[in-house]
Amino acid sequence: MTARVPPVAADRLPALLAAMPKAELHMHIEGSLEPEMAFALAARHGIALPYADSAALRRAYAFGDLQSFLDLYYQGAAVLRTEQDFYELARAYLARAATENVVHAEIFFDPQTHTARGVPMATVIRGLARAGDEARRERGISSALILCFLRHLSEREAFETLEQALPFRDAFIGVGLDSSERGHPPEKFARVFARCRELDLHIVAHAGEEGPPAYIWAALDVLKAERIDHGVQAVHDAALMQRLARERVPLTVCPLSNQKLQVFPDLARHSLPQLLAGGLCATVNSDDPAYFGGYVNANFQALFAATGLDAQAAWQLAANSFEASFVDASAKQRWLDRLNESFERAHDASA
Ligand SMILES: Nc1ncnc2[nH]cnc12
Ligand SMILES: [Zn+2]
Repeated sequence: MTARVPPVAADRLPALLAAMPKAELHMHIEGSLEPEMAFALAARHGIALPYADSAALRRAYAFGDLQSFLDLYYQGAAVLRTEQDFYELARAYLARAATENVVHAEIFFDPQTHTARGVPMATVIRGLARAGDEARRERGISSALILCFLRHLSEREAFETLEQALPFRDAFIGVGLDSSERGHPPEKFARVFARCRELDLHIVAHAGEEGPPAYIWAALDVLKAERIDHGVQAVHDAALMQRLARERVPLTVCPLSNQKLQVFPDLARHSLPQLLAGGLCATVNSDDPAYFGGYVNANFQALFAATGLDAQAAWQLAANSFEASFVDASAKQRWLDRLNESFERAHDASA
């Protein structure tokens, strides 16, 4: 869907990016663990962190690639132990998202990171789900959970994780695939995703973050992914770009993540403008906001400042986020109406 948006003065664009309603479809709840909360939870559980304080931990967030980030991310997640911890983590994210005019969030969680440490699946899911229910009631933000399998582990372990999660089938809407991409192609998980489809779970997968376009093809053809997480390497394959555009397969793009993990030499060279120009359903998301220097609005602001994208692109990205979400058509239309109202207001303020 496209629409001509009313003209908005360039100096109004940052305020518009912040104020416009949007959906966030690619964020890992463990990646919203701020250093201050990591220290608070470590103190709660008598865990010693190998950093003097939260500022020292934050200084360690300098990454050369995806793996160097994942090593710290899994280490950080070790402070999450109780249902209350997971609840507080998700509550903090949803409170922040609501202030950034996120109307709907589809939230990844990595249960294997926790079950491997002896934390029961029930503890993880109940804590996260409680925060989602509360935020819907108290802040009017809707959310849903997507369970991710860690691709550096085996398919057998993914099956075991699925089994453990099935008693909570109503608490999550889909499954995804994340962690170390190179050397772990989607084909490795063909059978477990086939089983997930039989269970009517939505299917998404990280592909083409660092890995080649072939991983995006395999995510579509083998896993039957409905959305591709990242997908920024698609620009290297013209046939793939045409398919993604024709089929309106959404890409959940994370600009600050790509910058921090050195997927692009700098944001000005990010492929998102090319994806939009190619007619793809690209969206903007934060991935792991505590690690990558910003929540969703910071991603919009940095991307637009670096690339010169305009108000028309802002509208398209927000509309795409609604189109790409796993909600019913009436909610999408309601949010689209609100989006159009926010553009009318920005236009009036420009005059
Ligand atoms: N950007 C990312 N890529 C793959 N796995 C992740 N897990 C958390 N963030 C991730
Ligand atoms: Zn991700």
